[in-house]
Amino acid sequence: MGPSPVCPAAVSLNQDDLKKIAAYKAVEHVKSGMVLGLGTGSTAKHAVDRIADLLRQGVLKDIVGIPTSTKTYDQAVSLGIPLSDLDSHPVVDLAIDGADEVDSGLNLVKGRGGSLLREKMVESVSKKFIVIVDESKLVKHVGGSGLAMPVEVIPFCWNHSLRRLVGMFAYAGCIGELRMSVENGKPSVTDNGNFVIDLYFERDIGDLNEASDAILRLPGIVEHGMFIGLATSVIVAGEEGITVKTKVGSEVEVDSFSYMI
Ligand SMILES: O=C(CO)[C@H](O)[C@H](O)COP(=O)(O)O
Repeated sequence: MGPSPVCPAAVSLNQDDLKKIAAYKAVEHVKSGMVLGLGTGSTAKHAVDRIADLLRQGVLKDIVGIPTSTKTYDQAVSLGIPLSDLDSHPVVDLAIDGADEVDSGLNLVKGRGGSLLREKMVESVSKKFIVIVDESKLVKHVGGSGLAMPVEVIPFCWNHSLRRLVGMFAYAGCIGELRMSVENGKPSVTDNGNFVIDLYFERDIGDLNEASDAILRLPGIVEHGMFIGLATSVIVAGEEGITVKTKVGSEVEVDSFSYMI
């Protein structure tokens, strides 16, 4: 496939450079003929651009993309990437997407871009799911960045859902707020016509599967942004080099590569 066009040695890298490095590294795993889950966000956007470049160059052929948001759909259409959906392609060979948080067990928080439901639908049926992040996304435990853990809720009585969520996680010092659109000051609406409640935790929420089950049992909740056990590997781009974390059974293997000219 040839060398990655990003050659960062001896230059100072900003966060977007790191996102691009992780994205390009992940795209090295794309093979002709694959059904690909196309993620959403500023990191995943680089992967989609790179896939389109390789299709244009004839390096990749017969790719079918399954976009995880209308934004990614629009990007992929504008770049000429052939697209389909889970109705026609229920099994995805490889999904590549960013994340907001990654813990040491490769559990994630996703959805600060609001696309968590479609992302989870696509990534949960992917044989391989490669997560691409810069090193700022690494956390000790899910919810540990102090930033939002999004929950998609139906608009009906969203305030009631918010109170139930916050009450459920009172032990973790949880506060919650309805996500508002910066464009119009109204509640932010997902691609699925729902609202997003952002939860913030002061303390560790404990067992993730228990927390997940409890959230999903609440009527009015559509999905949450914890992606537990879905990532098969995570590519982390840092100032010094790339770290690839791969699930092998219940263990995580770590390989590090420094940038070289
Ligand atoms: O989950 C997501 C969107 O719903 C994104 O993957 C996540 O927010 C990371 O975004 P970025 O790559 O822009 O940092």
